[in-house]
Amino acid sequence: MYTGWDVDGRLNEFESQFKVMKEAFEGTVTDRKAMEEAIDLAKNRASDLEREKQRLMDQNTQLQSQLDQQRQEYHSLQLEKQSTVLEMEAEQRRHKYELEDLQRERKHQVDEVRREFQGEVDQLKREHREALEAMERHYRAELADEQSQRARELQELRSKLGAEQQDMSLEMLRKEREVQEMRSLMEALKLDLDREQTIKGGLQQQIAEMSTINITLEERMRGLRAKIDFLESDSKQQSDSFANMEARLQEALRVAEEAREKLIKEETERRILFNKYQELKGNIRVMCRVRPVLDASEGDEAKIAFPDLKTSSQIDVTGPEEKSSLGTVSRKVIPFEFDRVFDPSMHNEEVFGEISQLVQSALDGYNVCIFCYGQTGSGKTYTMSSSDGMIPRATHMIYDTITKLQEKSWTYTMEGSFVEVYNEELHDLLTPGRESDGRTKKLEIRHDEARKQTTVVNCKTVALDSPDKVETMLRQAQSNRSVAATKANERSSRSHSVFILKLVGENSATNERCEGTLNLVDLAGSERLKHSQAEGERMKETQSINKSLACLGDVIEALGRGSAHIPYRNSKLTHLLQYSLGGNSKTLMFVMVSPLEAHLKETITSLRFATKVHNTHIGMAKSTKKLRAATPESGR
Ligand SMILES: Nc1ncnc2c1ncn2[C@@H]1O[C@H](COP(=O)(O)OP(=O)(O)OP(=O)(O)O)[C@@H](O)[C@H]1O
Repeated sequence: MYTGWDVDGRLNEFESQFKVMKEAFEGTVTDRKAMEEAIDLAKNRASDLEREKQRLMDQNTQLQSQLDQQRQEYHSLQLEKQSTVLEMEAEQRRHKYELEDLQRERKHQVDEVRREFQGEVDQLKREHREALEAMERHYRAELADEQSQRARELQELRSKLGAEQQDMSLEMLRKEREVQEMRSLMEALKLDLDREQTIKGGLQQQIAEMSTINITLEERMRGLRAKIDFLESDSKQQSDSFANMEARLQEALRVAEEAREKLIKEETERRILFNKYQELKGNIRVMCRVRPVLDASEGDEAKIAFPDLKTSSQIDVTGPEEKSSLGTVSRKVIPFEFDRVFDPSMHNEEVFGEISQLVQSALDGYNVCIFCYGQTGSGKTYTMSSSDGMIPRATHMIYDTITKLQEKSWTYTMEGSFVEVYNEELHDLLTPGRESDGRTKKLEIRHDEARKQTTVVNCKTVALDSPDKVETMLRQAQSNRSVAATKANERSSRSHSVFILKLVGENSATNERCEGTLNLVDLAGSERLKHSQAEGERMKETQSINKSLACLGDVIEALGRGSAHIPYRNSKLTHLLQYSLGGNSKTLMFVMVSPLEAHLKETITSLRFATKVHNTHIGMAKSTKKLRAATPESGR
């Protein structure tokens, strides 16, 4: 430490302070410089910033001006758009006015055309009216002429009719007399037949007695011969007695031969009388059979009555409900009459009893046709081909008869064939559909006009020389038919089957020959299917069935009318049966009826068809029986 008077120390201190201060000053100057530099720098930056601000402001101004410009542009565009809209509206208005003008113009034109046409139409109407009036006047005049002419003709016809009526009444009286005569002839023939049958019985008895006598005589002759041998001595008396016995024996043999000849003659006469009697009964007969209800599940039973038990020829069916115009509901009873009606209690045996005479006629040389007609399930097959049906019964009867006829010098051959008509094509039921080489057999119908016989070419024919053969044949036909049935779904009810039995008889004693055919026909179900239900194959079947049944009706009708042309060729069935329908034949139609209410409509249709057939009268049948010498050689 120094005192106040220490100048050097104080100077030194001053000097050091000065130095410090100087250094501080120099530091301050440096700082100031630095600060000034910083200020300059800041100033520079401020001016830079100012410039930047200025630039940004300029840029802003520029953008503002751009924005203004765009706004202006937008505004001008807006204006432009407005003007375009206005222009378009103006255009639209212009179009609308044009359109209205056009419409007015068109309307005007249409009105003008309409006015023109109206004028023309009025003119035409006037002309037509005038023409019509002229025509009316003309026709009135013609009508008046015609009327007066017709009145004259009517007058003439009336007087002609009066004369014809008179002739007709005379003719009717004559016919009645003829019918009366025929009836008495028939009665006489019936009596003759009864008488002949009694005679025949007597003769048969006589012949039996004669054969017994014959046997006794032969035995006695043998005894006598033994005696003769024994009586070797041979006295005159003995030889006389022997000669006497020989003469008596010869006489007995002669009587026996005479009786046999008489019997043969009687048989020929019986045939003639029997067939005359059949002819008088008419050659087309219709019988009706109603099958029983099989069980309760079949449904309600229709109201069917059999009013006349004595004649068994009537059937009354209560028809469906009918509503009158007043709204009352009623059911009509429809009566039908046939040659015979079989009620549900009747058996095949009784039915056969009625047709056995026709089977006899086939043996006598007639062509016979027995049909079964009716809807599916009405009993056609049951009646025709069941084990005790008409086919087996007919063949058994034929065997029995031809065996008996042998003692009257008749020998018969019997041949059977069985065909089916399906979709208007013939098929052989005795040979399967195809031959060994795979081809189907084409059956062909050939007619022999002279012999009135039909042959089916390519169809198997079986010689029926024993009853077993018939049964085998029926079984074979049934199996061939059922093969087809599985393929074509119950085909049996949609095809017609025809059993053809040819019978050829020859009599060695009288030199007679006869050739008859028995056709037993099981027709397809007669129900008419509604067209809406039938399609394709079913439609074809339905059309074929309807066609062939209609053709059968047409043929019978044409025969009844005595038409010159009979349309046999319109269906395969009538073509096949040509010689068994018509002049040289006897026809029987069974109409089969179902007892069920559900089948009532079809039942009535079937009975009406059968009535039409029943009202038909076909001319006399003729037997093909001839003396052999006069028969052309039949190369069967
Ligand atoms: N009289 C009858 N007595 C007893 N049963 C019968 C009689 N008739 C028919 N039937 C029976 O009624 C049914 C129908 O008969 P069936 O087959 O014979 O008719 P259908 O008319 O031949 O028919 P489809 O046209 O289908 O061949 C069978 O079961 C048959 O046994």
